[in-house]
Amino acid sequence: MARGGAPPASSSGSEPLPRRALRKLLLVLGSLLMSLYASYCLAGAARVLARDPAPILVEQAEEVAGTPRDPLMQSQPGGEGNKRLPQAVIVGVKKGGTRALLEFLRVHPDVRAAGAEPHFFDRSYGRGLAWYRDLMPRTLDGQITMEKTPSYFVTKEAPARIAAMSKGTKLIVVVRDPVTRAISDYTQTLSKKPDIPTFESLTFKNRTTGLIDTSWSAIQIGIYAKHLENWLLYFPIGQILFVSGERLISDPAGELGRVQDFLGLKRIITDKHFYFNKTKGFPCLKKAEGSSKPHCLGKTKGRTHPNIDQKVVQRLREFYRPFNMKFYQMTGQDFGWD
Ligand SMILES: Nc1ncnc2c1ncn2[C@@H]1O[C@H](COP(=O)(O)OS(=O)(=O)O)[C@@H](OP(=O)(O)O)[C@H]1O
Repeated sequence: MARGGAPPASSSGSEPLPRRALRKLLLVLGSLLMSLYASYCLAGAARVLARDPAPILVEQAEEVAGTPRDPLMQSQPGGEGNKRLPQAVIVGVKKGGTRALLEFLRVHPDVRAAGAEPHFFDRSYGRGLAWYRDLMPRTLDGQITMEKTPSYFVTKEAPARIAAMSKGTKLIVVVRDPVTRAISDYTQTLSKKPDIPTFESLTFKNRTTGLIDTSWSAIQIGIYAKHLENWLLYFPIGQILFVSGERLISDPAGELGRVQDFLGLKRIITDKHFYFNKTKGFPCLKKAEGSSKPHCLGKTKGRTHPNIDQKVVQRLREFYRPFNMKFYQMTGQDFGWD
């Protein structure tokens, strides 16, 4: 009898035929299960690799983001449109009014934005551009993909990394009086940690001499001219739009007009889209994106600030003045903070 064929009833002497046949059957079933399990594991590994690919080297990134043949630009199965890397990013500043700007911009039919802050260029760069792109909403041709992460503005590596993704990325910075911004920043921290020292004591290295503690992030972030210098090493000034956080509140439609022009969008968002909500004390949308209901920003936007010693406020104004002047000069805009 050939190998592998059914053995004669007496070939092993003692074992009866049904038991041996059963053993063979179990062996065959066992190896079948093993190979099924192995292929399942291999497929799993492939899925993990596809979800979390190796980080893309900075040198490769520009090529990756800009080439149409690039897999990052290819369409995604299931769903309308494609996920694309953002063509415009709101890079700052923290507490400047970045959420208000993004919420207002989303009303535009040609703007689609990531909801949460991706923090890719500061915290998650190692995950690679494919990971970043996956956080983006799908867009149709002609629509702009956007995101906002205010901490990018003060992240040393962010300008080079964004330029490596695409040198053509449009950047938007919402700026606000650095003194009010610092108090707003402090108010946010206080809401999470009520036991922190007073704003006044954190402001100074030495209160008697009036020496400001520039290492405190609430103070540091407001030195806009210094941070901007870092961006200008990688982007021309014309590729950065500076939005006034104050005017975003007093005249949202006016600021949105400038933003739409900068992004090359038709001016669709106008004063008809806003109303002033007296209870909130801020402009709100008559209709939010994808809804017919009025929409104000949440409770964490527009908090009541604690009263700060006016002498400390004055000292901070003096401290920021030269930096503000430099910033006006660099941007060609007077924000009227002095
Ligand atoms: N329309 C509207 N509604 C509510 N709040 C508005 C609006 N426009 C601008 N602002 C101001 O936005 C400030 C918060 O800024 P950000 O969204 O950039 O903050 S964050 O960095 O994302 O935490 C927030 O700061 P605080 O007032 O200190 O809370 C607001 O002053």
